[in-house]
Amino acid sequence: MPSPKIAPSILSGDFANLGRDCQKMVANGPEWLHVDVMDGHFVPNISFGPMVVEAVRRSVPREQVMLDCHMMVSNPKKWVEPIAKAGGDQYTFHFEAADDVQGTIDLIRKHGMRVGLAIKPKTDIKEAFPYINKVDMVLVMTVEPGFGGQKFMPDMMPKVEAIRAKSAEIDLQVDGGLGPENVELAAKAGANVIVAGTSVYKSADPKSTIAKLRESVTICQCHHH
Ligand SMILES: O=C(CO)[C@H](O)[C@H](O)COP(=O)(O)O
Ligand SMILES: [Fe+2]
Repeated sequence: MPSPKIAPSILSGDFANLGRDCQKMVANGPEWLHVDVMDGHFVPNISFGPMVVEAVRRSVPREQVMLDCHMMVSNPKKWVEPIAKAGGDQYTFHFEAADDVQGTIDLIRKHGMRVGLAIKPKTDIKEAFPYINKVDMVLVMTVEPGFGGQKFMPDMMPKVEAIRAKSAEIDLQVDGGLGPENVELAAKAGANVIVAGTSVYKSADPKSTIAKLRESVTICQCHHH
């Protein structure tokens, strides 16, 4: 099983003080920072683009934390080079947005980033099967992408199980509405990478919430064996 990774989503952070906010979050010990890029076209919202990702990178160096870029964009190939130059470590694109999935994977690799493949709630998980051995991570969305603070969809868990059944090694991420109250459902289904926006950022003690999320994944992984 791949190691547990907790990825706070900076979408829930303080955009007016993003650098300091990211440094503060990194001090809480997450493995990754989750960076939600939205283009106002693939999803009905605009967050920020490569210039802001570059600013975030300057605030938290690569040695401190990995930038996990969730690209909710219509033309995923177009932003590979800008995000690589901005300092992204992983580039997760949406299956629904890609007309050339393999070509997009190859382009991301060529730019030295890890590859993630994201699947929206209404997309059949079977679409991801041919690429499981070609990507580093599959992201099973547990909300409709576009906004933080939505309700976790437990009916996505069979999709997580289906991916985990095909690979014990792959990083398997869930994103949307996750917190201490439902992380076990996701971890039992086989998820090891937990994105958490609202639950971590609105917590009175983000550090302990991150630790709690990680602990739940670790315990569920032990029960599997
Ligand atoms: O991709 C996303 C939305 O499209 C966000 O990463 C996600 O919603 C995280 O926020 P929260 O934990 O508040 O749901
Ligand atoms: Fe996300």
